[in-house]
Parts: sequence; C-alpha cells; structure tokens
Amino acid sequence: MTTQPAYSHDSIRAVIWQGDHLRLLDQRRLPADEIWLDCHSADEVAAAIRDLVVRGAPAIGIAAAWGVVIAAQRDPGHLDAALATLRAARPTAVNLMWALDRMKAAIVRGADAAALAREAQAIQDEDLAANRHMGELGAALLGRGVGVLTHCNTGSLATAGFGTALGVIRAGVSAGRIARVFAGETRPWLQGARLTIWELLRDRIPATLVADSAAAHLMKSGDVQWVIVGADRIAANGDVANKIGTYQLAIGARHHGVRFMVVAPSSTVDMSTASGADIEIELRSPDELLAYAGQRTVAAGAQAWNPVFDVTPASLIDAIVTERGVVERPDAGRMAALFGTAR
Ligand SMILES: CSC[C@H]1O[C@H](OP(=O)(O)O)[C@H](O)[C@@H]1O
Repeated sequence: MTTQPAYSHDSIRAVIWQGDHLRLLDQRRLPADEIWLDCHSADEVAAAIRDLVVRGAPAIGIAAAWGVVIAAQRDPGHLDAALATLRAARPTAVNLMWALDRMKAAIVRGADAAALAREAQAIQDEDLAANRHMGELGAALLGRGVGVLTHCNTGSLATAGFGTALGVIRAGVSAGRIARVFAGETRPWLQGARLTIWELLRDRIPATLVADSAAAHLMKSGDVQWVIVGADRIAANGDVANKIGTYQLAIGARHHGVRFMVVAPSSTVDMSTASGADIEIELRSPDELLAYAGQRTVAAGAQAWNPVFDVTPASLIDAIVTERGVVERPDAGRMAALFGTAR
C-alpha cells in the first residue's frame, strides 16, 4: 500500500494565461479574499507588478513575459515601449529583466504573437520544472527531523508553482526530513504571515508563525537547524539580495550554528553583477510602514525608511541551491564553475 501525502503541493496557480489576457491572483487581498485581476495590456501587467498584485522574483518575470505577448497581440508596433514599461516595474529581482531579455531575443528573431506566447509558456514551464528539481536537491541537504525557518513567501504564489525555498520545504516534509516549519511574518508587507502560512495550510503542512524579531530567540532555543530562503538576485560572487530581514537572519544563523540555504532558479543568478554592492535595492513607499491595513499607526509627521530587500554576503551562506546544482560555501570561483563568467 502506498501512502499518499496529505498535501497537494502545487495546486495554487497565481499567474494564468487566458489566451488574450493575463489573470492574476491578487496577493494584496490574501488570505482574506481570493480575488482575480485581469490584465489586458502591458501597462496593466506592469502596474500589477509594481503594486504587488503579483510578486516574487520568478512570478514577476513570468507575468512580464505574458505582458509582452499581450502587447504583441494588441499593439505590435510599440513592443519596445512595452518592454521598457515592464522592465521599469521593479528594480531588484533580476528574473524580470531575464524574462524580458528572453522575450526581446525572440522578437529580434522575428517571433510573432503566437511564437511569443510559446516562449512565455516555456519560461513558465521551465520555472515549475526548476522548482521541482531544486526541491529534491535542497531537501537532500537537510538531514532528518530538522526544524526550518523561512522568510517572506517563496511558494507557488511567487513562482510558476511548487516554489523555491518553499519547494525545498514541501519536498523535505514529503520525505520526512522536516519536523517543524517556522515562518517569519515579514514586515512590513507580511508575505510570511499572509501568504506563506496560507499556502502551507492549504497543503496541510503545519507551520508556526513567528514575529521577525523573534528569530534570534528561536534559533537560540535549538528548534531550528536550517534557515531556508529565496532570492531576488544572486551576484557573481554569491552575495544574495532577498527580502529585507534576510541579512539579519543569516547573521543570527551563523552565530547560533544554524545552517543557511538560499534556493533560486538560475534565472535569479546575475553573473554580470560582480557583488551585492552593485545590486539596486528597491525603496518602497514609507506608507507601507506608517500604516497597517489602511489605518495609520504612527504619529502624523513621522518619517520612515522602507528598503524592501537587503544583501546577505556569500560568506554567511552555506548553500545556494539552483536547478543546475548546489553551490556550497559560495564564492566567485564556485559560482563561475557552475554558471560561467557572464550570462
Ligand atoms: C521565490 S522568490 C520570492 C522572493 O520575492 C520576494 O520579494 P517580493 O515579495 O517583494 O516580490 C522575496 O524577496 C522572496 O524571497
């Protein structure tokens, strides 16, 4: 008798091509409401990326690729303008630029709207396959019965499905390697509290929410052996830009002897960026900090600084897991051995 896992793994699809427009699960409204937003132009797709209707590095690259298809169907004379608008939507996640470069290369080869749709579908399908493979590779590193802490949301909502760091967690739970999952709430936008917990509950994977500020205390307790996170851009020397708060998790992990894993497809690796110092960090509106659920929580007149990513130096990372393989103790030489010297 085979035992079926109690979880469905990747039943969530947040980016759905409808043949002539793009349907996005509105991540601003989760978990309270499951509302879909239809985009009928590249401008609408760019706005959806900018406003975090769709977010997560691979997912915004996939959405942007479909945005190019919409432009090719409706306004083929202005494809360069559509590419530029989509490219400007968010600055840090390199998957966006990677996907648009790939669509641009297809345009240069003479692709029509139908051929561009095949390219966008390939980008989406390859991401799902990469996630499944990374899940196996990452889970194999874990040991047995471990506790893990993750940050932000790196699951089906952030990708074509299954997820990057959350894919490793799904695979690790399936294989019986993970005993406990903790998710940081991920202030200020609460991707961990709102999205990761929602995804894990749908898969019937028990998870415990912790305040971001509880992470060091949790590591000290001994309940966590691995921190597992995603990435928005990985530089040639192995430095990793990821959701704000990742850097302090890596510092805490090293201090407490907790291992630190980054999981991302090769589309997140940017060998043309030498180090994390060269990565543009997105600054978002102070209002994301000054208000909560639409209600102002900070005294009028206060200022706020809201960088939404930080850079974890390669020296604090034990393993970078990609679909091409694992880079342990990453540095420029080990990265070049797997990814070459430039993309
Ligand atoms: C699967 S990568 C997800 C990645 O994207 C997040 O950022 P955001 O929610 O602002 O798009 C975060 O950095 C995650 O690690």
